[in-house]
Amino acid sequence: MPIKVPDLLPAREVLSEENIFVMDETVASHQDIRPLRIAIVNLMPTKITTETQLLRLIGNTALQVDPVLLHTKTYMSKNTSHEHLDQFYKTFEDVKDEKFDGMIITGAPVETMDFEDVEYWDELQQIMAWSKENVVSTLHICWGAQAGLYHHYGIRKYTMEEKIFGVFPHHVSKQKIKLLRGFDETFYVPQSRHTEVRKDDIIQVEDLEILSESPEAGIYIVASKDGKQIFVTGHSEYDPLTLKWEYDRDVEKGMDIELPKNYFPNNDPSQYPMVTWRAHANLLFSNWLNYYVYQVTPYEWSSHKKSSGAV
Ligand SMILES: CC(=O)SCCNC(=O)CCNC(=O)[C@H](O)C(C)(C)COP(=O)(O)OP(=O)(O)OC[C@H]1O[C@@H](n2cnc3c(N)ncnc32)[C@H](O)[C@@H]1OP(=O)(O)O
Ligand SMILES: N[C@@H](CCO)C(=O)O
Repeated sequence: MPIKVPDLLPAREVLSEENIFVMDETVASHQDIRPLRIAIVNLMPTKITTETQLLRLIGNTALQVDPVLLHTKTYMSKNTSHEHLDQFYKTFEDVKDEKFDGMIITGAPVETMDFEDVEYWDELQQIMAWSKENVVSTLHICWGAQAGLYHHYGIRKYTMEEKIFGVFPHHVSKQKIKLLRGFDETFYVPQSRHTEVRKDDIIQVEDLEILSESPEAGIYIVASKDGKQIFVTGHSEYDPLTLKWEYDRDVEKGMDIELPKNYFPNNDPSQYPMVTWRAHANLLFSNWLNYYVYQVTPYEWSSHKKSSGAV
């Protein structure tokens, strides 16, 4: 949350220079509070695991959040029960006349397919086009990020020779960005994918900024300059045991899979994994919710957008 300081206090300028969010009294006195409506487009087969992971992170802020879970209408998940979907999920069709403060589009295990071969691709494209007018900021995760970069900017994904699998050191590539406020210079993120987006393609697009990268895992966070679209290639939301679960699954299938890097103490899969990414996962989601959603969303959708007051 921002600190509210008198407009003329000297600390205001110093903290603002440090990228600390300082709100002046004038803006603070006009700020209203209401629950944030966040749509979660859950494309994962393991929907219950993913919704729990995401809710854990968006629940860890001072803001009240009203999540709306969405699944696709044009593709019915085989691994999540119909009862669960009927009870807790809606489809885009149900909500397309509504406005949302934020939206999260998850990953999906379809990264080795062409986008156009994914059964719900047309529906997802409709959702992404609609989000530009009806959502304040959308956070795209893993395949969701590749899909968003492709749909909005024509950026393609490339298959890698080896799966990027493990927990990798990442760094902040651009200073004084609200999304990365409070981040350490080096921080850790789980990555688990067979494909990548490339820096050479992203830097061609004037509207995009690369916010974070990893020497080993490549591009991590890209954002549109207006903050309406955030693309995150890693899985900061993963639980301590998610990579172990993926590893065990693939070993059981007889696949030739390497141990996840920087994960098991002494690379010993019988030991409990080292969790080195949780703090930054929480910070990423709370920064997004605060600076890209709450501070910029209108109190009433019919009114003009209020200024963030962020400095
Ligand atoms: C790159 C990223 O975004 S990483 C995020 C993805 N990671 C994960 O999903 C990890 C968890 N998932 C898994 O481990 C596996 O998908 C499992 C174990 C749940 C199921 O695997 P399999 O038994 O091989 O299932 P199968 O090959 O039939 O389909 C797997 C999923 O791929 C997706 N999929 C496959 N083909 C298509 C298609 N043509 N169109 C759309 N989705 C498809 C679906 O999501 C499907 O699961 P769902 O029907 O429950 O939604
Ligand atoms: N994280 C995924 C990658 C596949 O898209 C998995 O290992 O299931």
